[in-house]
Amino acid sequence: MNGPPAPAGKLPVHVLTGFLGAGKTSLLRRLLASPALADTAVLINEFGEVGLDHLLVEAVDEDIVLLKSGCVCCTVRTDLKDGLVNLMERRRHGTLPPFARVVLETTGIADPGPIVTTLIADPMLRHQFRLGGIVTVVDVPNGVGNLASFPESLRQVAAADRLAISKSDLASPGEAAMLAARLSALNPSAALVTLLPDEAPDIALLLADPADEAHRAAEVRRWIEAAAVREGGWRFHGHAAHEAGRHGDIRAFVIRAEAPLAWPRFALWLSMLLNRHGGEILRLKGLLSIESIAEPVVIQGVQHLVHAPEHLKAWPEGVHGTQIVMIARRLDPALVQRSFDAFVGSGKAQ
Ligand SMILES: Nc1nc2c(ncn2[C@@H]2O[C@H](COP(=O)(O)OP(=O)(O)OP(=O)(O)O)[C@@H](O)[C@H]2O)c(=O)[nH]1
Repeated sequence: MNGPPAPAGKLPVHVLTGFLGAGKTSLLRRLLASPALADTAVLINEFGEVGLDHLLVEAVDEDIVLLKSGCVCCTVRTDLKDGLVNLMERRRHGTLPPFARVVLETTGIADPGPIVTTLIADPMLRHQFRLGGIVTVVDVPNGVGNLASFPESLRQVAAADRLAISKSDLASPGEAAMLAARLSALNPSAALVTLLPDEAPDIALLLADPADEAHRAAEVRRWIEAAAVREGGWRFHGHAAHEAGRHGDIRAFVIRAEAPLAWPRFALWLSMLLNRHGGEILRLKGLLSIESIAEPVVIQGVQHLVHAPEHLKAWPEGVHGTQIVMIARRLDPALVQRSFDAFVGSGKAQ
């Protein structure tokens, strides 16, 4: 099996999502104040009017504005693809300043799945762009309620690489801690960052790029450590079982295998699983040990879509064997384990 082509030349598109009013635009505005992010194009995917006045300096045309930071901002009221193609065209023709990355701020009720699918699977886009990180903003006052009431909020949290907790200044430390616990139970593999009103947000929220080898190795290590810490919670005994029910039966679980996997069998199993249950699998991250390949292979997926596998240069210290973290709705971990055992080997769902 070969890894994906080098991402050089493709522009990363970072997705910034979060429920209505969670604080996406506020975070973006604060991030873009950093000179390190000046060469950023911003796509805002909104329904209806867009309140960009606070960001605006100069209107380039009716859809595109130049922000104070020098970033370009484009409001996409039609289609994500049109917006991205349009940005690239203008960059090529020199009517927009060159930019090194795109940040897409989604609507508050967006399901990130189709956005990710468009970015990765569209034949035109995938030659020019690649998916960067997915950052989801969740606010303390409303976060727990939104997760209980709106499936979109759950999907946004499940898809995240990084979860940013906003508005902790508007709630008690206890409420903030409760939200943090809820978020790490739902998506143990995402890094959790609390935004502080008086401190500039860390630009790594956007710049920590999954295509960077050192970053990827650190991320993998974190998922695995999170898996070890959260394993009790993931079985949903006691309190966790109660929480799982309140989250529309979303569960995170791990499949492990000690022996190296035969890639063709694994790939067949995964495509069958996603074909049958892709709608229920919100997020999938795995570190695979593959026969005849010394280095570990990383796979990542959001719903039906799995990114091209990537090779790490070495196994993270103390980590060995296949470990696949899945966040899924109404999917019995025992069923997944049985099918994994039958098709791939003697993996064990934890
Ligand atoms: N106190 C406080 N207010 C915040 C914080 N973050 C955002 N806000 C306020 O919350 C409101 C909504 O913030 P936005 O950044 O517009 O949220 P959004 O997620 O972009 O909103 P939509 O695009 O409408 O979904 C604004 O009035 C912000 O000033 C925070 O950390 N603390």
